[in-house]
Amino acid sequence: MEILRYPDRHEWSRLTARAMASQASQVAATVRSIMDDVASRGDEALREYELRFTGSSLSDFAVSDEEIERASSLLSPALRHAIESAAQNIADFHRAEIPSPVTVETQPGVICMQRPVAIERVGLYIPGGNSPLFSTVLMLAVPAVIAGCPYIELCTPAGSDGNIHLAILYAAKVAGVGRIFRTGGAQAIAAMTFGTESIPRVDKIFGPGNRYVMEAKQQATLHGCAIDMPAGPSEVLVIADSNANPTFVASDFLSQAEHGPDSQSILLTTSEKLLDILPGVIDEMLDALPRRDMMLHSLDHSRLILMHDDDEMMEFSNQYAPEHLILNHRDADRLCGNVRNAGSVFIGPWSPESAGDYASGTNHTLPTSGYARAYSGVNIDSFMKKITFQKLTADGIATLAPVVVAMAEAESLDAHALAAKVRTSAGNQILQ
Ligand SMILES: NC(=O)c1ccc[n+]([C@@H]2O[C@H](COP(=O)([O-])OP(=O)(O)OC[C@H]3O[C@@H](n4cnc5c(N)ncnc54)[C@H](O)[C@@H]3O)[C@@H](O)[C@H]2O)c1
Ligand SMILES: N[C@H](CO)Cc1c[nH]c[nH+]1
Ligand SMILES: [Zn+2]
Repeated sequence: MEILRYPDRHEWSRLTARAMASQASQVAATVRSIMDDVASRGDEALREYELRFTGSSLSDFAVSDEEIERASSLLSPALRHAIESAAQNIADFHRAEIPSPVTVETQPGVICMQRPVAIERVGLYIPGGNSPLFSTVLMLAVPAVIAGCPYIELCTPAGSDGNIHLAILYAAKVAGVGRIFRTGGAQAIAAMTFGTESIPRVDKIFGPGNRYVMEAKQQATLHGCAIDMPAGPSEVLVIADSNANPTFVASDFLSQAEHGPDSQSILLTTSEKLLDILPGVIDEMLDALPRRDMMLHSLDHSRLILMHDDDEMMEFSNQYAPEHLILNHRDADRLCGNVRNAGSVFIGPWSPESAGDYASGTNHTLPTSGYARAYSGVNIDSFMKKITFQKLTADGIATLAPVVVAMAEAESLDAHALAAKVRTSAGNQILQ
């Protein structure tokens, strides 16, 4: 963990860079060869990659209805209840996001409309390398169902025994996923992009994953498949003042470090005292956590930084564009007004990021690696297209035609002009 005091601004570009950037071209090459292989050899290639990466020998990729039913009966009532309550909050929040149709008569007789229409075939990726993220099933499938997507498939890596975690299957059942396939990593993204004998191709792929999954999704876009956004290794930036409870801050800092070795946590504070105390609190907590060894990797590229004032902390945070921003600060509500780049923001001492990761209702599939500068996290809109419609009356085109004709002729597009002219009485006369 790097500890810095008042770093100079010219250091900020290094401090806001992500750890994985250095291996990007090697990851891209590995993923390209997996994508090509799955495109040409389909299921056979998938089987080989699953054996290599998860140790599972798969005969059938599709999960049967019986397996899903069995999962429901084997899962503890307490976990079933937790999944159902989280699903309820996620559904409530995402239902409120449903966009309304738009109709505007921009001038008499010219009626323009916009209608949200669900994407027909969506593919959900559920990470399963370091932990089976069944919470992600809810984050993707609940809004997909609310948006009205008619076909929803899900891919996730199986364990070495070929089984998918019971809670993933149960969450998929609660949310209403249509089909579930056992395959993960870049090969799963390739399968959903190109289609294989067992796994149908989709129009858009959703979901987070490690660097291979994130890269594969970006390559999928070169083959005509849309994606939600680049959502890679988790990251958090905590802004804390002298008021902040060091135990709260340390636990938030560590909660993202445990996602995987590429995760990154950053603390910004104006409090020397907090900066001095925190390493000890983090170490003590770390020693009690089962994922300590993996967390040490993410802490290797994590940072505690002392800054001059609130404005400087907000500026740094906006430059970093964190996936998650926690404002553990006495003026958290005021600082919120200055957030320009972040995936999701947690306001005040009582809003741990884990609340949003699981159950408060907001979506946890969020842009990482600085993409929060331009992308939103998954939301209802992600599962919809907005199609525009228009209907002009004879009077409407008559009054709009001069504008269309002037512009079309100035672009030297005379056929465009003609299509407007022939619909006006003057144009009709010209033709006769
Ligand atoms: N941004 C978000 O919204 C968000 C949400 C949840 C999780 N996450 C992130 O998702 C990630 C999950 O990663 P994970 O690894 O646990 O699961 P994963 O399912 O994303 O990846 C596991 C798969 O990666 C492939 N793989 C592993 N090593 C490989 C290699 N050397 N070459 C090619 N392929 C390889 C294998 O197929 C393996 O089954 C974490 O980084 C976590 O932080 C992000
Ligand atoms: N923090 C992750 C998003 O980066 C989501 C998650 C799932 N389970 C726990 N956390
Ligand atoms: Zn998390």
